[in-house]
Amino acid sequence: MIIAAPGPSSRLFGPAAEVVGRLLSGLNGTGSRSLWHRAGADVLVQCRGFDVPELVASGSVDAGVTGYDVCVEWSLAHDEPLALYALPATRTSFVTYCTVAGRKVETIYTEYPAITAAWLRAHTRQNSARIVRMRGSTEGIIRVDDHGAGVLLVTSGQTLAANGLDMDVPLLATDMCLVTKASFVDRGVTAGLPVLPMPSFARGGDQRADVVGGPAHGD
Ligand SMILES: O=P(O)(O)OC[C@H]1O[C@H](OP(=O)(O)OP(=O)(O)O)[C@H](O)[C@@H]1O
Repeated sequence: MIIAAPGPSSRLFGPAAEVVGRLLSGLNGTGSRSLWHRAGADVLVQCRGFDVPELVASGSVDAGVTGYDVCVEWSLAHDEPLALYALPATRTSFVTYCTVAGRKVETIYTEYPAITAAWLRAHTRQNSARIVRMRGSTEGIIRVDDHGAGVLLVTSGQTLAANGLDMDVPLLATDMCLVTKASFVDRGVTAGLPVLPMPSFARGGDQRADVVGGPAHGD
C-alpha cells in the first residue's frame, strides 16, 4: 500500500508523522530530504497536504493523511465524494467565517472557495458576495477592505484578534484525517476508524452552521 502524507516543509508534518508512524510500522528517516520511505511492504510518500486528496482520487496512492478541511474543500470543488476517517486529535482548528461587526459584506477572501460557496448556498446568506481565492494569510486584506469578510483557518484566535476581526462563526472543526477513494476497501488501514461525514451544510440536510469533527490545514 502507498500512503501520502504532508512532508517536512508542512505545518502538518509533526502531527502527520505521529499518525503515520502508527499506521506504518518500521518507518525511518521521515524528516530527511527523501520524500519517499519504505515500511515493510508499504510505502510512505510525502507531499503538500493540499495535494493529498488529488493523489488519492487519481489512484496514485491508496490512502492519505491530511486535514479534514482540505478533503472537504477538494470534494466540494470536484463534486466527488471521498471516504474520510477520523484519526486521534492532534491540533483541532476551525474553518471560520469572520468579518468586522456591522460591515456590509461584498467580498469574501478565502482559501476555501468551495466550502464558502456551499455554506453561503445553504444559508442563503451573502449570496451576491464575490469570493476571492487566497492561499492563507488572509486576515490583513479582510481587515483593510471595508466590505470584506473571510473564511479561514482559526486555531488560537490570536491572528483574528490581532487584525481587528471581531465577528466570527465557525463552519467546521478540522484535524488530521485518513482519506481514501469511496470505493477503496482495506480493513487493515481503516479498521476501527470512525467515518467522518461531510459538514451538514454541504449535504443539503440540516442547514445550521455546524461544527463537525475532523483535522488541520493541509499544507
Ligand atoms: O488562530 P491562530 O492560532 O492565530 O492561527 C490562525 C492562522 O494560522 C494559519 O496561518 P498559517 O500559520 O498556516 O500561515 P498561512 O495561512 O500564511 O499559510 C491561518 O491562515 C491563520 O492565519
